[in-house]
Amino acid sequence: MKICILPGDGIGPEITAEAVRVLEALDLKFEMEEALLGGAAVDATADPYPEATRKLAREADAVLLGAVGGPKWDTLPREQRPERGLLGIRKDLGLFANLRPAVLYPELANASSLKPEVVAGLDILIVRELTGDIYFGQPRGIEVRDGERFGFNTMHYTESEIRRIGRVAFEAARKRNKRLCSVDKMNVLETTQLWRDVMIELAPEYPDVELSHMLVDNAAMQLVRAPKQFDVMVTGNMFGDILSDEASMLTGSIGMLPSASLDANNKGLYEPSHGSAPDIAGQGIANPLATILSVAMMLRYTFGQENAALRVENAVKKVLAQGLRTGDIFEPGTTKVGTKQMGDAVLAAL
Ligand SMILES: NC(=O)C1=CN([C@@H]2O[C@H](COP(=O)(O)OP(=O)(O)OC[C@H]3O[C@@H](n4cnc5c(N)ncnc54)[C@H](O)[C@@H]3O)[C@@H](O)[C@H]2O)C=CC1
Ligand SMILES: CC(C)CC(=O)C(=O)O
Ligand SMILES: [Mg+2]
Repeated sequence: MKICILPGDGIGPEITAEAVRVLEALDLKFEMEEALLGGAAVDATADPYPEATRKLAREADAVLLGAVGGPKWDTLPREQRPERGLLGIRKDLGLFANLRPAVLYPELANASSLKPEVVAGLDILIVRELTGDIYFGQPRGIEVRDGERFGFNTMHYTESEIRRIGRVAFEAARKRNKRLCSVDKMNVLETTQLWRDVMIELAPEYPDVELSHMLVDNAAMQLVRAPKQFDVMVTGNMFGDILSDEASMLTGSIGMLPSASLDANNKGLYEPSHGSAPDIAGQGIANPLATILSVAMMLRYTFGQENAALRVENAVKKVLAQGLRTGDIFEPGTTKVGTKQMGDAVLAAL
């Protein structure tokens, strides 16, 4: 069982170190090997997804990623930016299904951006398509046209891309509360008219799942009005990126939201849903729990180790019940800890 570790940039190395300690403590005989992705890779090789990383990531059963990016690289030509490395590895490994569970731990009810009574018991799964949409569409660029700069991107989906992510979402809903909300912008965008049409065509294969549709602007509003109406949400790459950051705050912090990015065979890349948080990097204060909870998803989805996954999730519950909080989820009456202390506490709870 081989895991490729990609610490990345900013807080990436700090949070990944704690997640690796958790993996080691499980005593499951994982073979782990580290490689470069993102800005760290650009600095060393001028390539955000170097060949050595590609080789290791392809060989491994799973990949654990911290985060990539930061202001240091924002002025580089686009092909050399850290984010291209992330998009590159997702596409290269065929990781089209991004699962982002937004679960409120009861201890964090007061840390949520919403009133405790609105979020109590919240458990939503956002299924985001990850290798298509406007993030990958060609043509793209900034050119001078008619004497002024012209920026353009292309949004597109094939019906097979929509069908395969739709199936992942229907299957997930089937294992949960059997409600699936497909989020699109079919009133304006043809790409998402096709998205809606394909979801409707799939529905008869899943008669036990109740399918509904919502326009993305309304979905953004409903998530903060009455989030518990949702069970599983399925949407495209860009809408899912935005809605999952929004949903994270219902759980108290983006530092709590893990993710799994899976191919058709459950090979996966596991990473927190947040970015490299340059504003707090190097201070030892980032919340490592989203990354540690991503390890639990790795154990569950790629390695089929349900008991180990539950052990990790229960350890996280235990440290929250002990009142330990990094700054992003801190509230009066709890104990503020740093990244490493939080990792220590999870290890002790394991
Ligand atoms: N998967 C990835 O590698 C992603 C990379 N990025 C990149 O990260 C860089 C920064 O992006 P931002 O827009 O600032 O988003 P961000 O998610 O890195 O940070 C947004 C805010 O959340 C806070 N935050 C994030 N993670 C946290 C954690 N674990 N503990 C405590 N606080 C946390 C940050 O301090 C910041 O105030 C950019 O270069 C962006 O492209 C952004 C999102 C995902
Ligand atoms: C480079 C971005 C697409 C990363 C991001 O924001 C995400 O995957 O959530
Ligand atoms: Mg994002």
